[in-house]
Amino acid sequence: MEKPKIAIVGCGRMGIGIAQVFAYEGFMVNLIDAKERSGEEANEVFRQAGDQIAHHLFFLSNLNILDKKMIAPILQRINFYPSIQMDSALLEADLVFEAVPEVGEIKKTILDQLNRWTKEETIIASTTSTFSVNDLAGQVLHPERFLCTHWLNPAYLMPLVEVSPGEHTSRNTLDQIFRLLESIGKIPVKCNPSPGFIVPRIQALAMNEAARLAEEGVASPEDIDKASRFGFGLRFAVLGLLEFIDWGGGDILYYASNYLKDSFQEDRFSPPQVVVEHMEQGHIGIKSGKGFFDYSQRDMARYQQETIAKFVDLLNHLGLIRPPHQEA
Ligand SMILES: NC(=O)C1=CN([C@@H]2O[C@H](COP(=O)(O)OP(=O)(O)OC[C@H]3O[C@@H](n4cnc5c(N)ncnc54)[C@H](O)[C@@H]3O)[C@@H](O)[C@H]2O)C=CC1
Ligand SMILES: O=C(O)[C@@H](O)C(=O)[C@H](O)[C@@H](O)CO
Repeated sequence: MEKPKIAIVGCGRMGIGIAQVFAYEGFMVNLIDAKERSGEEANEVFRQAGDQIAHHLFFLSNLNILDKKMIAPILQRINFYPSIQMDSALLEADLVFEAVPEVGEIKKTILDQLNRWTKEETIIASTTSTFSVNDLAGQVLHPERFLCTHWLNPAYLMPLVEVSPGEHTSRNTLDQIFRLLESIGKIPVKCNPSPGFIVPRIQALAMNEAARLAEEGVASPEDIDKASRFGFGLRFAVLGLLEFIDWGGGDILYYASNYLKDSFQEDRFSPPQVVVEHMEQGHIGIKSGKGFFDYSQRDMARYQQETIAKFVDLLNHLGLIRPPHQEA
């Protein structure tokens, strides 16, 4: 796909964000309001969407990310269509993002319309944040052109897009989406069919646990969030979760999980089978040379120094590194 014509169905938070990303990168975008409404209501939806995108762009230009002169051309690349004109808005599209609410019935209705109005080879990508691709693929004619692309919010800033092909998705569809996302500066990862992909599944547990801590009065909401920002979250910008298990030690995770499971009498803290097996095999991370990753061939001193240096850069940027005490 040279420069595919993009259509987005759903004019809410994600639809608007994805439209902004592609228009910013020079693509023509048809942004379609999927909901049937009066002409007046639809115009109000478009006015708000345009205002929101303009607001994001002015914000970025105030931070010197782009010149204000670029804003009008970006906005002009987005054409708004009410739902009654969905057919003409989809006719020429090479790639359509479905971005309607996370409600099975609504997704089904819109996918039916996409079957009707798109070319047979038009790629259809759902932006669902939790539905497994297999639960949606059955609604799509020619499912070899269908997959899920889970963008994170705000789409115009978050680099990650989780791409989940179903059992019928063609290799060509997957490759085209990966190439396209990389070409616009996003970082795609592939996820096999599974509810919640990677990030929503991890963060559902983390967010619910934070809510439970507040509910149980273990700490104040302010302190729970301070702990998530300055402790939990910070290091994961430079270390992946599995890498972090290897750094800290799979044995520590194993012991901690069992202690938490016994203390709370809750299975949700049980270590998964892979952590138990790593423990039995002695693959407990950096200190044993192997865990989720193999460190045996790596220059460990260099790898660890580079990782810590990135972390120090981040802390420095956030004003969280202090100079040493100086004698007067
Ligand atoms: N909000 C978030 O942080 C994220 C959401 N997602 C996913 O993106 C998709 C869209 O979510 P949002 O943009 O947040 O939703 P939203 O509620 O902001 O926008 C949904 C759009 O669909 C329209 N709509 C509502 N009812 C409809 C109906 N019956 N028929 C057709 N259109 C209807 C709304 O008017 C709106 O234009 C969902 O699948 C969601 O799970 C993915 C990542 C992050
Ligand atoms: O990470 C994101 O931006 C999104 O996936 C969400 O916040 C989701 O809506 C999800 O994780 C539901 O909590």
